[in-house]
Amino acid sequence: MATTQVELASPPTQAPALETKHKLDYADIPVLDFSTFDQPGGKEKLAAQLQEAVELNGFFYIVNFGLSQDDLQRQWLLGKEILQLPMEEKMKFRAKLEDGDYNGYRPLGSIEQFPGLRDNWECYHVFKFNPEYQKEHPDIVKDHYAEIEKFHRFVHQDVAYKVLRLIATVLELPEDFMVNHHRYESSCSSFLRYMKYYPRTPEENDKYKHIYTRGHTDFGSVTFLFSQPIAGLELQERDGSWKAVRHIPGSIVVNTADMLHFWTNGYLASCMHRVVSPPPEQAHMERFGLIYFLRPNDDARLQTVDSPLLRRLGLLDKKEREELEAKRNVRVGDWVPIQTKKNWTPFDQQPQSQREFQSLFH
Ligand SMILES: O=C(O)CCC(=O)C(=O)O
Ligand SMILES: [Fe+2]
Repeated sequence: MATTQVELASPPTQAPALETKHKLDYADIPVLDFSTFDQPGGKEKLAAQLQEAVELNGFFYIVNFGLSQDDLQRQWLLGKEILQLPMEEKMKFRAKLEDGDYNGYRPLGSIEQFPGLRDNWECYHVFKFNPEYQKEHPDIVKDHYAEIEKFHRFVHQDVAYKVLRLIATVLELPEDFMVNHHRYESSCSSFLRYMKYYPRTPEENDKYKHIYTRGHTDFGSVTFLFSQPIAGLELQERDGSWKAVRHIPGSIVVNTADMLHFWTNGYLASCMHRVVSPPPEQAHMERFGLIYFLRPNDDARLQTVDSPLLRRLGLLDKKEREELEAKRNVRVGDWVPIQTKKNWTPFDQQPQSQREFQSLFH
């Protein structure tokens, strides 16, 4: 059995790394307090905040979403333990990346970031706990399977469903419209990612232009990134400038992604974002990530939804809609592997701009 250096059954004692004191140029991102969700008028207020967020950059924070610091810390520690397994052990569980399948281990250096230069991150992905996604896992995952399932389901069925209900409210659609396209029990490639970036030397950082992950859009519907103290995440404002995303302890940084962009004909923004090397006092540190990527049911299609709001905004314009429908009459289940496989192509064939990321034919 894999050795567990941190006994996850006991309360975590490890102090989290401190937020950077470095003065970064931070983006303005609304904070949604989910403890108000079920209060009178709470949902409406949160929907208004979400609307403000999507009209800015499509990024917002959620706080008080119902998981304790201890729940979160255990997930961080688990991710650390999984990714510190020996490489040959992790490789036994490698995802079938060439088939566009992300379920399992995604090795360090899988992406050619610049010509001849590979990325500095690795991750372990856990798909949904439905029978069709079950596979072999390292002992450390198996030993904590019930706990991971609880976390996974909570993020999807509690946190994400709430966000989807707010999105439906903004679009003036029936409250469960979006939830029905993202049912946990249906087939879809939503997954939990435990991630680790390895620090680079100052010389390497210069060579890589300080890029840990190049600018990209996420291709699911919504991304839930558990905030962590090592800086580096940046979003691109509509004027093209890059702004840092501040760490808010205990929050989730949420961004709407390509599928919602398609469904709303661009109203729900899929914002370009990237990861750069952390500021000097954090540059030598490993940077861990805990992210839930939400994706719609495989059978969903990418056409614009008939929302009263979009109609009023002229985003259901007939000519445009017909053209889009023809282009986007593709199943999500077919689209996801195509997008996943783009990651493994040589540098000069990879999408660069937002348009290229979202192109069905790139
Ligand atoms: O690590 C981060 O802060 C962001 C990662 C990211 O954007 C992604 O994995 O899609
Ligand atoms: Fe991303």
